[in-house]
Amino acid sequence: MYIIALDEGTTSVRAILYDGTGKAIVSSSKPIKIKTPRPGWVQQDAEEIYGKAVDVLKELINKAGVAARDIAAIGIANQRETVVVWDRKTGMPVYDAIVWQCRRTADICEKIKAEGMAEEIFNKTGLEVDAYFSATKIKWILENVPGALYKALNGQLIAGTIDSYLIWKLTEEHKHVTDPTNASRTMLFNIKELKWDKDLIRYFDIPIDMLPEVVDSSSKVGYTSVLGDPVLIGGIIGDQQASLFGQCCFDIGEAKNTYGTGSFMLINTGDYIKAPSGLLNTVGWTIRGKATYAIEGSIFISGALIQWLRDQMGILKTAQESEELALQVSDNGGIYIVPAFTGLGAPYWDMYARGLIIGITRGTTKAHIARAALEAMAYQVYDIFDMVENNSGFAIKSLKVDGGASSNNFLMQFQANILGVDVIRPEDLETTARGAAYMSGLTAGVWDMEILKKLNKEDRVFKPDIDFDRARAIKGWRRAVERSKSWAI
Ligand SMILES: Nc1ncnc2c1ncn2[C@@H]1O[C@H](COP(=O)(O)OP(=O)(O)O)[C@@H](O)[C@H]1O
Ligand SMILES: O=P(O)(O)OC[C@H](O)CO
Repeated sequence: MYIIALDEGTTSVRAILYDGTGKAIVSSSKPIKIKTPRPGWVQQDAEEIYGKAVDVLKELINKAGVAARDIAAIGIANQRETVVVWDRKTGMPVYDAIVWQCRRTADICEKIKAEGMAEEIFNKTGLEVDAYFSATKIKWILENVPGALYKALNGQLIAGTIDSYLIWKLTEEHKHVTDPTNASRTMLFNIKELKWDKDLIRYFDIPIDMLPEVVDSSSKVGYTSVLGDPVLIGGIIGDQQASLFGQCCFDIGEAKNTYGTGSFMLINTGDYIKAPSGLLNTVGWTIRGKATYAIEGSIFISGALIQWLRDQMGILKTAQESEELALQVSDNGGIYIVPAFTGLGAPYWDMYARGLIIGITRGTTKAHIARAALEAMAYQVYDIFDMVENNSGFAIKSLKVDGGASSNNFLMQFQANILGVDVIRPEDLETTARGAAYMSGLTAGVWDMEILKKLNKEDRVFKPDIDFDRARAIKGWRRAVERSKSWAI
């Protein structure tokens, strides 16, 4: 029997087929277009996302030469916070999916803070008030798309994160569900009670029956017939929690960081909900009604900085070249880059910070810039690590890494030097998909938690260099961050 992971990320949708030993056998992927109609606005065509999700699923089983009846279950991992509002009868979205990166609701967030709601929201949902999360995006659609509010009040519209929308479309009976990892990113979900919070839903003026039913991350969600015979959808999990699970961070204090477009560090906190100020509490996963919680530090721009140097600045030909360039110089030459392109996320939460490159002299070369960019990706992770170490009571003994940019050896070594702990890279960097596969494999009875721990293989451990002057490096970074803050006010 096989397991399929469907990983719907911000830039692409991928499907991966795993055998019973956890080996990834075949994969298929398609890019998803990103629209930026105004500065700070980010949206996607939800129907394109669904269409391409079905395409990659079909392509996957054709490539592998397997049939739907050979698949024990499909697990879904998805970009989180991104919302769709669609017609309960026809499935037609009333507007594009508003993507997690979109800043259009920054003013709504300011109003929420001015109304003194931030503390109640943090206590109930574990989240900082920021345009990143779903609630203000749903509110924006209802208030700005002609006729949407009227239809929503009449029960014609429903809403959900990408997992909900995909499952509604994939299942014949149009199941309207989500799981607590996705719900915990909406700003409408009480993470202690594991229920939608009626007071917050009322506060945001969202009709409660628009929201999906919340089921366990590992559960028999429904069946899809898009591949022919019905296949069980056995797992739903937000992509960053999926990578925590896929890295088998099952014990308290185990942590992972994903270096993709953005960067997301999650630390397993077991039953505890106690993020230090500036970090988020989030649901890691739920299995048989029991939640495992996590502290999360969300960084908006990570590998996207390398993309920017390549595509917009022309400093790099490829992302990989950043490593060669960084190694051509013995240090950053005093250059620091703060990639606050869309403000700063954790632990600063400054919607008005903007990017900077500082310390430039006549001697600055593109090698220094490339090196400073990679270092910035690591410093941002350090900020979260430091907050957890000093303010949460949890100790992080090592960091598991994944995501496209974790293939960069310079970055990984610098990360180990800055954190002062081992950085562990697995052989398979697609841990998000792996987490979704593991979740649905548990539901289908293919694996149990003990077996899962044996399926992962390490590629390389990066050990901290004891001669590295951490204090000096971090001091420069901190000064640079201070200068980037509140720039766009
Ligand atoms: N060798 C590399 N060094 C640095 N950054 C890299 C490298 N390879 C890829 N990246 C960056 O990683 C990101 C792609 O990672 P991926 O995990 O596929 O992202 P996502 O899932 O967020 O789309 C891109 O932003 C790219 O610039
Ligand atoms: O699409 P990714 O993999 O960059 O992940 C996006 C996150 O889920 C946003 O919170």
